[in-house]
Amino acid sequence: MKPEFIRNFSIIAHIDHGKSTLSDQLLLKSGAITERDFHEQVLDDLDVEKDRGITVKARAVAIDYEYEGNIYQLNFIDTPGHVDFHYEVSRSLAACEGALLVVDAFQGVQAQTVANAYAAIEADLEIIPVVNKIDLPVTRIEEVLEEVENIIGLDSSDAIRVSAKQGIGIEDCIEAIIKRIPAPKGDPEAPLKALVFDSKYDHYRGVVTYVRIVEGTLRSKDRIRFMRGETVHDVIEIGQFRPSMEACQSLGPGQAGYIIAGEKELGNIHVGDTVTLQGRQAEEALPGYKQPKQMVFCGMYPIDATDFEKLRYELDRMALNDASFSFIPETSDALGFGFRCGFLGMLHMEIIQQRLEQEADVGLIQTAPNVTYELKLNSGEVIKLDNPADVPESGNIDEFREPIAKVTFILPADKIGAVMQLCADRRGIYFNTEFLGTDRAQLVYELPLAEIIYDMHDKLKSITRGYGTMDYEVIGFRPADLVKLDILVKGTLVEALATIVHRDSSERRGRALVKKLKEEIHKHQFEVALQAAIGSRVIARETISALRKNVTAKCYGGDISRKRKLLEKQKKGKKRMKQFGEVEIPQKAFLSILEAGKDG
Ligand SMILES: Nc1nc2c(ncn2[C@@H]2O[C@H](COP(=O)(O)OP(=O)(O)OP(=O)(O)O)[C@@H](O)[C@H]2O)c(=O)[nH]1
Repeated sequence: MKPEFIRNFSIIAHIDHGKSTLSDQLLLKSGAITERDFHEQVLDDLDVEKDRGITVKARAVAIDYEYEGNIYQLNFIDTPGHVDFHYEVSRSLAACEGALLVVDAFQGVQAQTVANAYAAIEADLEIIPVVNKIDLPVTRIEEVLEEVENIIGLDSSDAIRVSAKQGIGIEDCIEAIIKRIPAPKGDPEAPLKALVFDSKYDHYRGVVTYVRIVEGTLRSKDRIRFMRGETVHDVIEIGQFRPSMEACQSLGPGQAGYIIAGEKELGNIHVGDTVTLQGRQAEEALPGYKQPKQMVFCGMYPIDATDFEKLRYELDRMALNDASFSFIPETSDALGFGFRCGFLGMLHMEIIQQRLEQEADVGLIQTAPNVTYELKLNSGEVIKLDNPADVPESGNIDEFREPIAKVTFILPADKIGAVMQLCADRRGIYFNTEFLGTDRAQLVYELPLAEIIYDMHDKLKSITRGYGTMDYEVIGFRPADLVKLDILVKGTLVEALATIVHRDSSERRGRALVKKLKEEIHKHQFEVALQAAIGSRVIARETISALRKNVTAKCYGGDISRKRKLLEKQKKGKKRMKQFGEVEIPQKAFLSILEAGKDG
């Protein structure tokens, strides 16, 4: 296909403003899907996406559309809206020439609208503002257009007005894509350069690599070379997503599609790698992508130790499909052999965990998440710290540094005071306030990442009755008076329950944590002391009193089936537990740190 008839674009928006619905409408209008498929949100096909109604992975779909007597191929990439997935967004943008910026006709410009629009401006894309949900009973279309001009600085005079739900304005939208977004450049005769922007594992066909052709032409019988991976393969099939996989004979500059080349090894394909022809190699690889930085870490351990290898296989599979997730093996006294896993943020972590449980059938114990820290030791060496259990003796630490985020809130003006108080309580440093029209404002703060990742979003939503939104970006590390808070269960240190806290809130957090643990750990046949300590100093204590627990005692007489049922029930209850010395610690106890953090 000639590049002049190809358009590559992305759809970007704040969460829930209607990207996925609009994408599905585009598929429907081009005849790629039926009315019935439309109602089932075709593009959000991961189980977690359907469960949560949000987009996690970016998609790349090709549709054909006839316009003024020519067939155009529109390749579009549906992107996730949540802050944790910025990485996916910027990757998608790098494969496009334009973007539809979707804004809800009532909610208007929100924190992620701004963040995503800036990412598109940075990538030098042609941006088409689209006001969606014009069918709503109450809309603020004119104000929303002003917001697009004033906050983002885009000309909104030729913004498109649509209702993705009711199919209004979709043709205008497609016309704008064809007329306003530039065609891709690239020479079809040049040596092949194709950018790997995603990959996934298919049980039957091995690794499926998603590429965008930048230069040259890829044909279905070619012998290809991955420039960074330095592997060579014979192509088995190439094709496009329409939206399901459909084979084709060739892909030229600007086109996005997939390659199946018999690669079975999970770790051999790298997102950001360049594919070229073995017989006619490109001189230089494409620049690729910046490595994403994992900011949140937690331990994942199989409940059944024999599942360790199975868990490693499943984590490998996740990492292949998601370059922003990483893991390394670790061991813990309490939990045995497991993995330390790194994520972009809390939602990212929850989603990986949910996918593991749904797709992998491995029972997991997960430790409470923590952010990554930097330590300057007395020796002058600076180390990264992903696990609170690894904090060295306090005498060896010269400086303890934590990650700091620049946080942008967009909220109703009358809630500024309450949100400022929330930030002050969390060691925030005020930056500035800007009023947007008469009743909304943008507030910027610098906050320690550890203070925002757990529940800042929930708190903001409750203070602003759902109208406030936030976005953040990690800007660096800063020294802080941090200490390691240890937990002792029946006199023994449980490293997997250790956490890093600010000294000023350590006593309050310690008290809240042992109280929470007392609720989560059931009674044993002996007394269990729970202590929180900083170094050798115990700062809080709770005791779980002893109980002689005999669940069958009530079943006098010969009702053997009831007795068996009770024992079965008790056994089930044990499933998500780990034996630590004589004490059983349930999964929920490991997450108490989160709950205690929220209260504190
Ligand atoms: N009334 C109305 N509702 C709409 C319209 N477009 C989307 N919605 C609804 O808005 C909600 C969010 O739509 P999605 O398409 O899932 O939003 P999204 O931006 O893809 O959200 P994420 O994938 O989570 O980032 C859904 O309940 C849609 O039915 C519209 O034009 N009018």
